[in-house]
Amino acid sequence: MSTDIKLVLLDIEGTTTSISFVAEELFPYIRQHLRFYLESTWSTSQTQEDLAHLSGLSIEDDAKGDKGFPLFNFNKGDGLTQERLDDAVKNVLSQMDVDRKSTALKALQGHMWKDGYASGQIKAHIYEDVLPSFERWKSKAVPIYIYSSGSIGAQKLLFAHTLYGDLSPYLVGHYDTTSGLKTESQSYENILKDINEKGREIRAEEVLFVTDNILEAEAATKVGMRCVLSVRPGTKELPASHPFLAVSTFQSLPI
Ligand SMILES: CSCCC(=O)C(=O)COP(=O)(O)O
Ligand SMILES: [Mg+2]
Repeated sequence: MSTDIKLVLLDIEGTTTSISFVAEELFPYIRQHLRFYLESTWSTSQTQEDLAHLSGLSIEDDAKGDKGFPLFNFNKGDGLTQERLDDAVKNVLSQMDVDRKSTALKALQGHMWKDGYASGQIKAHIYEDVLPSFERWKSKAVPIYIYSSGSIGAQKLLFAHTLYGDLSPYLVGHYDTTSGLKTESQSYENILKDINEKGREIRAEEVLFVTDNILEAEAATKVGMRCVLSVRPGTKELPASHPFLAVSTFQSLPI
């Protein structure tokens, strides 16, 4: 890699953190607590906001013939009824059944995980090769950013409550699907623009993006970022031939 790498952008699931932690701890936590959470927080502004975004999304997506999931009609201020609660639960679980990365779903999940982390019930998995790399990049003054489909709130909770303690101090910034879907090149342009607007002059070629998803790597490569694929237990099998360096540990990364 010719130009020096001056910034590292990291995916979470399948990269810093195991797929099994997300699939076997984070998502089951949502399924287990969803009904009670919605019922007990229904009238709060946060849940009203979440429900409005979720319902708006389903109508829009169904109109586009996207992967259908039960429509539910909700307007802010709608009181709790059994039918509305059932519809909301069905909508959320149907989205999770197909691992939709909708911003509305991820926002609700992030709000719910807060209690799980605060109570100590959830401790986030981080691969053992990640913290030494964080230390290495810190010593080289290479800033670390996160780009995950998980909401920024969920990302911050995860890194603040890991098996290695609070790793938040290593992270300079966070991006999620409010910057765009991770498989769209425009999202990486948006992220680069935001980083530069916040005073850090960075060109795409100076960014190393590490992800387990080859479609994300292809999207980031299109805007000039340098991408390495993360191969961890449970990550999708890669095509027989592809242009990327693939690593099973951060120690094999080019910085
Ligand atoms: C931030 S923890 C929740 C992870 C999540 O919901 C998700 O979809 C992770 O996707 P990623 O883009 O990090 O592979
Ligand atoms: Mg991932």
